[in-house]
Amino acid sequence: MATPHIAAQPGDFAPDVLMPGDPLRARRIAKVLTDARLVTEVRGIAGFTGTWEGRPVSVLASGMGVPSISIYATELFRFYGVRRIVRIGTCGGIGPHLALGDVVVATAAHTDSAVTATRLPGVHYSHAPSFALAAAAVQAAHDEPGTTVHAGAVLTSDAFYSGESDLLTHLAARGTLAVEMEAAGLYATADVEHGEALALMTVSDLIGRDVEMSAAERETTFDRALRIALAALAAA
Ligand SMILES: O=P(O)(O)O[C@H]1O[C@H](CO)[C@@H](O)[C@H]1O
Ligand SMILES: O=c1cc[nH]c(=O)[nH]1
Repeated sequence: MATPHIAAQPGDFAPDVLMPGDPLRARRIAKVLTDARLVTEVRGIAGFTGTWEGRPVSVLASGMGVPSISIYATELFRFYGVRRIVRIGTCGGIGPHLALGDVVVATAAHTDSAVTATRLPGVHYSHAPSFALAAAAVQAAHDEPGTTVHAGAVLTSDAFYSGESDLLTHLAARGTLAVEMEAAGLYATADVEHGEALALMTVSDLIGRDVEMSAAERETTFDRALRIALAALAAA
């Protein structure tokens, strides 16, 4: 069995999938899992299945942007029996109280992406995660020493380089925490496919404040986000 973007056999994926944006991070996660085996490698997007503390878990990268994560999430939910996907990514902080390395649990995702709007004309769709996964992730983040966690809305943008715009200022004034590029697509796909999803991001830069993480800081904080995601999947 194969789909256009995944070449795995039925049963190759666990019901729970971790989804970083970056394929290299997927390989890094696979090294943390026990007995991880390669199950797909189409377009260099390697997927692995192993166990963590005795529970089966898979990992597959999403690539960047709503169209890309929508493709992988749809194929996993629809054809491979996947039930829950947790995105582990990075985001740019826009809320004034956010700091580098903080963890953002996206309890809502505004978006400028046309993907949902074109499917449901006239509706301003609410992109929301699984409540159980979001609550479990907030708890797991509280249990991680030295971690500041924020639960709230993010902007899922189609544009990484958004140019001159007051949009982020207006969103921050309305409590939006951060900007990234996939959460709304994942949440909309989970709704269509009757799955569960969560986007959990680490703040890697502070937009407008010209501050960003070093490579070493990214790795340390990424490991922490991975522990939080795995603990949330085990608890929810
Ligand atoms: O760190 P990841 O998961 O790739 O996420 C963020 O980084 C990419 C942009 O550099 C976008 O995909 C954005 O959502
Ligand atoms: O989409 C993203 C991700 C991380 N940082 C940003 O500024 N934007």
